[in-house]
Amino acid sequence: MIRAVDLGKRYGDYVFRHVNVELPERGLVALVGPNGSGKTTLLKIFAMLTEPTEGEVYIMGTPWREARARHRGDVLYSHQEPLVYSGTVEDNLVCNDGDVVDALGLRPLLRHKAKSLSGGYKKLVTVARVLACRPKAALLDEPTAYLDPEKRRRLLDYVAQYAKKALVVWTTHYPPEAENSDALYEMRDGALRRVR
Ligand SMILES: Nc1ncnc2c1ncn2[C@@H]1O[C@H](COP(=O)(O)OP(=O)(O)OP(=O)(O)O)[C@@H](O)[C@H]1O
Repeated sequence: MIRAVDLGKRYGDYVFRHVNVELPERGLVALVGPNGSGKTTLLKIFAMLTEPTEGEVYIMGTPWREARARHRGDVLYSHQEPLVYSGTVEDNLVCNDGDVVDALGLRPLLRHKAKSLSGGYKKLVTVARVLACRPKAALLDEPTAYLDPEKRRRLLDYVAQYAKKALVVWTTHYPPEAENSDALYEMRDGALRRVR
């Protein structure tokens, strides 16, 4: 689904280099690593939002530049920070998918103003906006941050189900949460390594 070959990114200094990875069409892939190690940068490159400095990324077999036009809606990134737009929660869910709304407990909030929600609910809307569009690859940046334990569990249960039909890559600072993922990668000291 997503393949990186000798991928590197720098802003002045290199964030990472020589990243080689192949992510499957389906499955739950967790990405951990210290603050500033480059997890967000990697996800944004995969989502075609940030340009690689060197190497190549293939999205469904198509090189990054061409994929940007052809596969944009197939790979969607959900921001680390809670990010909602003006209007109601329903307005924020550009793709209307009842399953995700119910699974994440958002139905009672559909008519609420998104900007006036608490941080945790804003974060749920941020993640739901991506999942509701049913991308072939959902790249979720710290999706469980800001959430209470019950909502973390609900979200992870939903995401695990979703990952039976699509690729989900997600980042977390809580390695125990990543235990149920099919694969675990760590970004550290400018390199990506598969842990299991
Ligand atoms: N647009 C940018 N311009 C300059 N430097 C950037 C930019 N985006 C990210 N960086 C730098 O790239 C490095 C990696 O940042 P990134 O956000 O990818 O790390 P991260 O692993 O997601 O961190 P965290 O766990 O804190 O979210 C950092 O040193 C950051 O300052």
